[in-house]
Amino acid sequence: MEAVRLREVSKRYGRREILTDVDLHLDAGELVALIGANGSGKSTVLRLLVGLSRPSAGSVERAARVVGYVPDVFASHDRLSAATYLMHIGRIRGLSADTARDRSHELLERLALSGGAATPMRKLSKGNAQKVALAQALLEPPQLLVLDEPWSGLDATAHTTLRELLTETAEQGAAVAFTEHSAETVRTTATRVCEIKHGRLTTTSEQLSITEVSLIPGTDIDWAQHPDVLDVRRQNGHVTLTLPTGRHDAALLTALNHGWSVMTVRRVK
Ligand SMILES: Nc1ncnc2c1ncn2[C@@H]1O[C@H](COP(=O)(O)OP(=O)(O)OP(=O)(O)O)[C@@H](O)[C@H]1O
Repeated sequence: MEAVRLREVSKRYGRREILTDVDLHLDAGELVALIGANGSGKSTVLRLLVGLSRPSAGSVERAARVVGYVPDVFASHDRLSAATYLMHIGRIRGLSADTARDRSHELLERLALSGGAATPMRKLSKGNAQKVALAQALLEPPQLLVLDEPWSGLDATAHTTLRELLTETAEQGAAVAFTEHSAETVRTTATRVCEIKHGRLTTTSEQLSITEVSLIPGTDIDWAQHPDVLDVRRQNGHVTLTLPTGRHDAALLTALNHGWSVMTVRRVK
């Protein structure tokens, strides 16, 4: 399913054209990295995707109903605590008070917000404020998730957690787009990389994300007949399956139902 499409979009600020004839579509399940030099127009593309900015020419077609957005600067001058702020955002998004509370709690726990969910947000460090910014975008599972340099300010543990959260969100059917300057983070997270240069956007790489699952066999399964399995290797009594990321759950379930044990699940490219 296509979540959003920019069609021949140009963007001008005054007489300066920042983007020229940009075509970009984001499909459910994709993790698209937007790369480019400072000032090349990455944030501008993200704002166009979520509808915070309008094109000077061309059109934006957005099918996604629930949109999560993490801006490059999250102004947290608030006296509200993270917990209260997220509760309000959840209620505005139409969640019940219980769901908003549970979901905020779960996300802040997972991102390991330190300083306390009850601390006024203006007292949070940059990294902790960024965790609140991420939590608000994920409160209601989005169909389109757009993040502007979301790793900035995060410590190593939260860095990994964020990558997992984005991958899970895409696996649950969202289209995810983000900007990021670290080539390593882009390489390990994105399924497609688009570069903006001189106002034009090009796809520089498209990579199928692959998961390898190592198993100890139980009763017989003909993995070659399994619709999602791309490759089967047998070594030292173990079986390693190669599957598209996001499609390994069904294979794991089949394995467990046949008395197999899971040794490792590893995302590779
Ligand atoms: N509201 C605005 N009014 C005028 N110029 C703007 C506005 N917003 C952005 N620009 C200009 O548009 C260009 C692209 O900005 P944008 O923030 O999209 O770049 P970026 O690629 O995200 O940069 P960075 O990597 O530094 O975050 C810049 O030259 C910027 O100064």
